[in-house]
Amino acid sequence: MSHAWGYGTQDGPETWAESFPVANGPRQSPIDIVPTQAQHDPSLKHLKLKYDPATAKGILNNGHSFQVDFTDDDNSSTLAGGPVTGIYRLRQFHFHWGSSDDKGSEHTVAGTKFPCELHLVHWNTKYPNFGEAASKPDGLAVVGVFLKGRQTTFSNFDPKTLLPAALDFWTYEGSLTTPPLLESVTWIVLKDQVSVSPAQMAKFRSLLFTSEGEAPSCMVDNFRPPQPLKGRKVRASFK
Ligand SMILES: Cc1ccc(O)c(S)c1
Ligand SMILES: [Zn+2]
Repeated sequence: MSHAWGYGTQDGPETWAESFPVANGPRQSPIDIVPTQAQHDPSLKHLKLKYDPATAKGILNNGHSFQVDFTDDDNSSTLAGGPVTGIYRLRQFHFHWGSSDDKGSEHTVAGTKFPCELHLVHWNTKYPNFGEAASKPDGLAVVGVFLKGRQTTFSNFDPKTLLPAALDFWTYEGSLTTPPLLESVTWIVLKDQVSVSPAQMAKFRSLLFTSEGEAPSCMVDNFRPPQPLKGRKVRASFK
């Protein structure tokens, strides 16, 4: 059974259930976040993010997005607090974006789409490694950040430079948004957006899905549409 998947008409999100039946599971991501239906949970702790730029290992185009990988053999770059228990280590960050600024994010907010969404992927250190954690219901925590159009600069690969000043968030139990769509993610979607410049969006859209020697296909619209909530509650860390 081919596990080749993509975002085209022949291999896109509507076909993923053929190879990955969990695509129709009870805790799939992304979702449409409806702020008026998200309940403030005062028991949610502040998000504690500690990132050491020295753990940035490299950047690669993986054929579905581009991602920056981090060394994760110690607790130099971690997430704690918020909705999670224990310490989660930063593994990688990547983005999902559209072919134009009217779409691109995976999560939406009361139907509003953003041009781009950053995912900072962390794994639970109660498990020995990322691969083990990715198959456990509390194995991963992904911080989602919406990017909106405006002039800005990226400094070095310190992920904190990609975050908004306020870390107010919505949280819910979900999944990877790409195959294998594992239902192992505690989602932490920040309410405030960060800016991205048109030049940066153009750079994203100049990346290719295809390898050298293949007919070039621009890497755009690499987002999965919102999935059914199926009774899940979305909690807010703010009033
Ligand atoms: C681990 C992982 C890989 C790809 C993704 O889009 C997400 S959201 C998480
Ligand atoms: Zn993602």
